[in-house]
Amino acid sequence: MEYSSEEEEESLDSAFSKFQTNRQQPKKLETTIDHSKIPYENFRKNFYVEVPELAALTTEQVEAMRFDMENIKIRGKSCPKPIQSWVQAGVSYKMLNALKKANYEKPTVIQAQAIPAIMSGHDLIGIAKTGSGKTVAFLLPMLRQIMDQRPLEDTEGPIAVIMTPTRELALQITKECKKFTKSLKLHVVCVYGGTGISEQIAELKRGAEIIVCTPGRMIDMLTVNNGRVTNLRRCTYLVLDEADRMFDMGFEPQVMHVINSCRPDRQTVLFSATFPRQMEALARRILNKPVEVQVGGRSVVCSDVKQQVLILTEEQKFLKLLELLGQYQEKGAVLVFVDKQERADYLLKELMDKSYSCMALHGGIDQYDRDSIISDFKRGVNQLLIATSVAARGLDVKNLILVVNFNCPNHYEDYVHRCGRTGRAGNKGFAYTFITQDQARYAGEIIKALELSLTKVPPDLEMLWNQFKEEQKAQGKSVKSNSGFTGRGFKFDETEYVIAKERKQIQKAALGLQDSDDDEAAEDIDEQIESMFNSKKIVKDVLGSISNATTAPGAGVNANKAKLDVAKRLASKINMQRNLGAGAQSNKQDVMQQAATALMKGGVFTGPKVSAKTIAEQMAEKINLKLNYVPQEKPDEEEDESKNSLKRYEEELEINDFPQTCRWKVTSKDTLVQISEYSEAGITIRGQYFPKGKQPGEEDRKLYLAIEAVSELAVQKAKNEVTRLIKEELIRLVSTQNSYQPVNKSRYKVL
Ligand SMILES: Nc1ncnc2c1ncn2[C@@H]1O[C@H](COP(=O)(O)OP(=O)(O)OP(=O)(O)O)[C@@H](O)[C@H]1O
Repeated sequence: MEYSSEEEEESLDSAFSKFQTNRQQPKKLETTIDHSKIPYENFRKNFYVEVPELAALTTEQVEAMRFDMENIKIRGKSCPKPIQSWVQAGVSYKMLNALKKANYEKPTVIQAQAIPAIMSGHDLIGIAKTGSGKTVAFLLPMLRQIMDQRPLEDTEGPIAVIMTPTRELALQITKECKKFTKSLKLHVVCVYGGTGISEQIAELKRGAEIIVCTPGRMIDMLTVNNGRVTNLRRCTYLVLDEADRMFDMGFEPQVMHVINSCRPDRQTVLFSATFPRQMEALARRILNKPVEVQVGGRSVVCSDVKQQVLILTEEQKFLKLLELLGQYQEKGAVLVFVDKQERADYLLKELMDKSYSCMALHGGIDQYDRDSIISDFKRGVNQLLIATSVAARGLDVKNLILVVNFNCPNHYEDYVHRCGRTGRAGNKGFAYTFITQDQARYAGEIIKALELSLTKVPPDLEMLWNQFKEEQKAQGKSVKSNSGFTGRGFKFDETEYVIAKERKQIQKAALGLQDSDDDEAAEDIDEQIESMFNSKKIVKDVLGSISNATTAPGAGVNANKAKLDVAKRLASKINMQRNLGAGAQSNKQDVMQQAATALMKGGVFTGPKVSAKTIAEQMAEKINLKLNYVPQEKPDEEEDESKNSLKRYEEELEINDFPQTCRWKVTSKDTLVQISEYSEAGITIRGQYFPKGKQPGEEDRKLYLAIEAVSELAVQKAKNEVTRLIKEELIRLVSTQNSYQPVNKSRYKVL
């Protein structure tokens, strides 16, 4: 990922010391554009006209249809019904021809639901498994919108911007886009780092309706030559592809800069195969009342990928790889993932020694070579590729039959995306993951991935994970359920780790902790913020009693929510098994409620007395087992208690001692309204500000935020958002006084 201008590349060391010594001469990345002063032209977002055959469908029929279509889930208001054919999308004759030429007979599931939703003007969050055709889902509505607008004039920038985390993905999307733009006489330019900037500038100057870009180079393009190369004043359609990856590792400032350069009433769509819930709040700040379309599980390995996990010693791994190559190489392309650049080069040599023709791909390879390696791999010139996770996202190779995780991925999402390089567009694929005894800490994430994709967990893997948990427990350390590590920050490879670490140093500086010897204490910015909050938790029984909160925030609520989701899925499945028609809504509701109640109470669902009963029981048991869900002892008592009490959860967060802009940020009216809407918690500003050195009297309190809600989860959601905003502001404070993304040219290069 290239987040820095070629011209501005500098070493982290020098950037960091510049920050420490040069705070008085800030180098500003201009982030605020006063959109109210720009006379934007009106534009149209809503093009969708529902065809009569769809209009005639009842709500029940649509529900059944969505269920049939890999159980599409919708959040948000007035989402149109899924379409069944391209014609129903109302695309032009030229587009139909292009779709036919690409052999896209009918819309895939995500396309069927996302296209009408976007075409009716909604902002959208689209979550669907790897290889499910998300690219076309955002391209088609984009082209419709562009074609509706007047042509570009000389100095005008693009009408649509597609932002992606990696250069490879940007190139791939550009290629997909060109399948359609040719006949429409539109121009698309791919703007990405690592290659000469001048050709891209020249292309942009010739005019392009569409820019596909990585964030860093896009910022360069917006700032170079005092903004004369391009601008986003005409941009009405913005796509964030693999959005979660872009927001990770603190790259939000770059992405946000591009986003904030677009007009506020643009249409924004955001797609990924994985979208952790923690990112939701951030997404909702960028999108305007989005509809969320989720196909299948939220972040799961595609069911067309057969997953295998093998516990091996380091020595056994290479032999196993050779065995797998013997088995699969003849059937198609093979992608082997490793953790480090050196390991990729080493394995390349070893395999070549064994007469395998193969290539290596990683961040240390020159961009020009990387492009040709990928192109050869896609065209089948080379059928075996050894890569770091640079190739984990988006890479679409038609006949890729096997993925081998030679080194176990260290992050859940990385595992899902790596496996997703195979089993694409309805084809079957295989993914093998090698894990060593020393990597037991990663087993939890892999188990979670297997479970969520309903794949049997090998007993030895389960054992490895249990042993690890026991060991940690014996050492007094806690291990999060199914997770051996924090989940903060993906790692493409070692170099990214170094960058993430150095970034942390900058974050420490933001908190004024750079001189601290106590590295442990300063390790985690979130912990620092948490300690500054000096948080107080209160649980009020609205009927009277007040007690201090003792439970972990959100724990019970999360568990119940998960159970409810399982119950919902279970109930829908049962209904389908029973083949209920449109008139059976009440009956369906019944099953839903029974399943939900049974699961929430901890019992086994004993559903309708038809054959579905057995199916339901078996599924509920299976899911309980997979969720490791132990039925509770006294469900009835608990229910009684909940009837008699109404709890209110409160948490107070002291914000007095954060820098002024942080305080402003989390106390602004707009922010508070947004957090409240998103979290469903009430937030009030209390106390008063005391400057450094002044202490409040006995009756006074330092400035704090009081969060109140009827659930712990709501309080926690609001608190997370406050923390995130403060953190973002602290980092911004430093980065606006620095180069925004220092990269050390001589030591390493990030993708
Ligand atoms: N309607 C369609 N019919 C048949 N094939 C399609 C259709 N739409 C897209 N494809 C093909 O499906 C493959 C996967 O599409 P795409 O790369 O858009 O998936 P994706 O969901 O973005 O995957 P990832 O999450 O891994 O990036 C591509 O080869 C694409 O050409």
